[in-house]
Amino acid sequence: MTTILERILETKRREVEVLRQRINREGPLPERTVPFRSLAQRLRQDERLGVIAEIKRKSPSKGVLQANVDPAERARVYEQGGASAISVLTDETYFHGALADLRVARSAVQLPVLRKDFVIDEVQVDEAVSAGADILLLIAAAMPADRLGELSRYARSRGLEVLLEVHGEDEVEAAVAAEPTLIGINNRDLRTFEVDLGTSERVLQRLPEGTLAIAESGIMTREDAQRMAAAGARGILVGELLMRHADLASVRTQVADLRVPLGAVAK
Ligand SMILES: O=C(O)c1ccccc1NCC(=O)[C@H](O)[C@H](O)COP(=O)(O)O
Repeated sequence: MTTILERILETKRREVEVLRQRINREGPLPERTVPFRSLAQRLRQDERLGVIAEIKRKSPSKGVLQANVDPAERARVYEQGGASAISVLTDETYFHGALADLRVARSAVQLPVLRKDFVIDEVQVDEAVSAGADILLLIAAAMPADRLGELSRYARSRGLEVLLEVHGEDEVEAAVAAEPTLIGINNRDLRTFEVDLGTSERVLQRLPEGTLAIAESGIMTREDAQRMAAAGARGILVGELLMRHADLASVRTQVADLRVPLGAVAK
């Protein structure tokens, strides 16, 4: 049976081909025009759990969350709530996102912005740079270890921070070898869509000391945030919880509520 990740990657291979053809026709993508913003630096200086607050209109597991979200307004409210960064889903086919959402969100705030997509090729990295992203998501399950290393180093050479996502202990070695800026642990099983916060707890034990680790997916309460902080995460990536709220005052409160103290964690 084809998994959702395999289907998404098939779509991405076609998109990469189209993008390459466009570059051949029209010339290279414009270079970045905005100064870089670092998430790693923010997290290292933070006494609280960092929150990467996500703009996600729709998802394969949950369907439509908020089709008509205003990315600028959302990003501003996330910033007011104390978010450390904004994550923007830029995939159109499965998440109804767009690179335009990333540009609009970033220009509304002072926070670093993550391009959350399924990146498998250098041209998508160039596209992220051109759009003004600060952080790029790479997914260990999406490619072999040597390719992961190549793309991670390429993205960093282009001035991006890399959030490298793993789904289990078996992907840790390849992730660490790829020298990303941050390691993300996704609690969502991409075959069943089931969420298990124990995934982060298990993987966090296997990461080298000093790794900036982000627990991703399925964080729905302050207690979940506390659990991730206690396990050693320096940040959490939160989408559904925030996107289910249309009332902006309660979104602001939700973000602030997740920023639990880190306590005596090693920096
Ligand atoms: O969210 C999905 O359904 C999904 C399905 C397949 C691949 C990726 C998917 N989500 C991307 C993410 O990693 C999440 O948007 C992110 O971690 C936030 O998760 P949540 O707080 O559970 O919305």
